[in-house]
Order: sequence, then C-alpha cells, then structure tokens
Amino acid sequence: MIVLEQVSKSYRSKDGLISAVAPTSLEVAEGEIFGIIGQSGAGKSTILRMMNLLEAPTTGSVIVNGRDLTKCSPQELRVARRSIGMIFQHFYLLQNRTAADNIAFPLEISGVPKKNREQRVKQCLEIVGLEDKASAYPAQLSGGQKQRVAIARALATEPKVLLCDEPTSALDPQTTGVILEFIRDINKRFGVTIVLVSHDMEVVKHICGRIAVMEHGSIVETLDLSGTGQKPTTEIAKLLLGDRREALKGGVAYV
Ligand SMILES: Nc1ncnc2c1ncn2[C@@H]1O[C@H](COP(=O)(O)OP(=O)(O)OP(=O)(O)O)[C@@H](O)[C@H]1O
Repeated sequence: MIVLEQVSKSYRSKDGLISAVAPTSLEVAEGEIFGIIGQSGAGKSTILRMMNLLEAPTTGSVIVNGRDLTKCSPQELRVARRSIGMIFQHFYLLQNRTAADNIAFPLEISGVPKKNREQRVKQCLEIVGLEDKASAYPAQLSGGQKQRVAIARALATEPKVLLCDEPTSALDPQTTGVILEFIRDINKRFGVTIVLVSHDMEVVKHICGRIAVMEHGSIVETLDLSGTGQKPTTEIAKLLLGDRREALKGGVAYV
C-alpha cells in the first residue's frame, strides 16, 4: 500500500545541510493502523509528510497504491493525493467556511458536481456524527468537533490512506478517546489504511497494530503491538514504550 524506498530528507541551512531523515525504507500494508513514534526532532512528521509528497524527499521513492509519487507530474500528483487524506494536530480548517463547506472544499478542487458534493458532504458528516453542525463555523466548534470536521474533510474524496500527524495532541484525554474511536471505525468500516504519528504512547498502544520507532532521522526498529508479545530491542524503543506496555495491552486507557 505504502512503500518508502530509501527515502531521505535534508534541509539547507546557513550552517550547511540538516539531515531530517536518513535513507530509510518502510512498508505499510493495506488496512493497517501503523504508528510512528520517536522523540522530538526524530523525523516522524517529515517521514509522514513524505508519504503524500507534502515534503518532497531528497532521495528515494514513495510508492502509494502502486504509484511512484516522486515520478508524478504536478497534475498526476493532484489526482494521486485524492486517495491520501491527511489530518493535523491543529486541524487547519478554513475559518470563513462552515463545517459542510470545509468538507466540500477538496471536492470542489477535484471538480465534483454540486449535487454529488452535497451528497458526499452529508455522508461524511454522518460518518463523524456531526450532522447537526453542518452550518457551524470552526470558531463555534470544540477542539474535538473541529478534528471530526477535519476527518470528514479528509474522507470526502474516499481516500485509501489516512495520514494522521499528532491528531489528538491538542485534545483532552476524553476527546482523544472519541477521536481514536472514529479513526479505528474508519479503518474497520472502509478499510482505510492509517498511518499515525504521535508522541503519546497511550494513543499508539491503543490503536496501532505495528509501529516504527525513529531516532535521529532513522527507523531503528519496527514492532508488532497486536498481541504477539514482541518485545522492543533498542534502548530508545524500550524507553518510549516503557513498562506500561503490558498494563495497557488490555486497553485500559480510552475505553
Ligand atoms: N523545514 C525545515 N527546515 C529545516 N529543518 C527542518 C525543517 N523541518 C524539519 N526540520 C528538522 O528536521 C528534523 C526532524 O523534524 P520533524 O518535524 O520531522 O521531527 P518530529 O519527530 O516530527 O518532531 P516533533 O515530535 O517535535 O514534531 C528536526 O531536527 C527539525 O528541526
């Protein structure tokens, strides 16, 4: 579903080149909920943003749904991105548009006729349980409701992949639980492959089947958390996952 082949990302600065991600390969299978964890600055967001070419890799290939995005023309990339939704920590809703019009936005850009747009917006509002907030502006919504609108907007074009960059970091624990349930539901009901970056281990342990652990721009370990009993081997993974892993396996948090 998602294949990163030796992708790397460097930034130019006045002090020379900064390496955000060293040449790294990764495969995420169709239907997975895949987590990316690591300390601040490890390169998590950069690797996620390379999966839809929001960040163009310095080297390597990004293959999503069998298509090498690094070889796409701008027009081809626009089309390919319709099957890759994304949500962010700070939602990034258009403040001067209602919830319904925010959800309609990607459909407008894709040239979907008005009648079909309205139908799809209605469906997406239903998926996130916000039918009654169609006419509300972002300023009139709570953080959790804003993220639900952002999820609905990401789903509007019926993506096969949903990239989630710290989707619950601006939310309280209870709202975090609600958002995680929506993400899990979308994965189950529609088979959408989810890649989720989070610094919150409880979030990751709660919904991810497999995770990649990043340190200094590299994936140092991938782990299966789905009850296989696989133990972390690197120090950083042990540190991040900690002793609470066992305690949380039964889904103590956010239920
Ligand atoms: N646009 C940029 N220009 C220069 N350096 C950047 C840029 N974006 C990221 N970096 C650097 O690349 C490295 C990885 O950043 P990234 O945001 O991917 O880390 P992260 O693991 O997501 O961190 P955090 O959890 O703090 O968000 C950091 O050292 C960061 O300073």
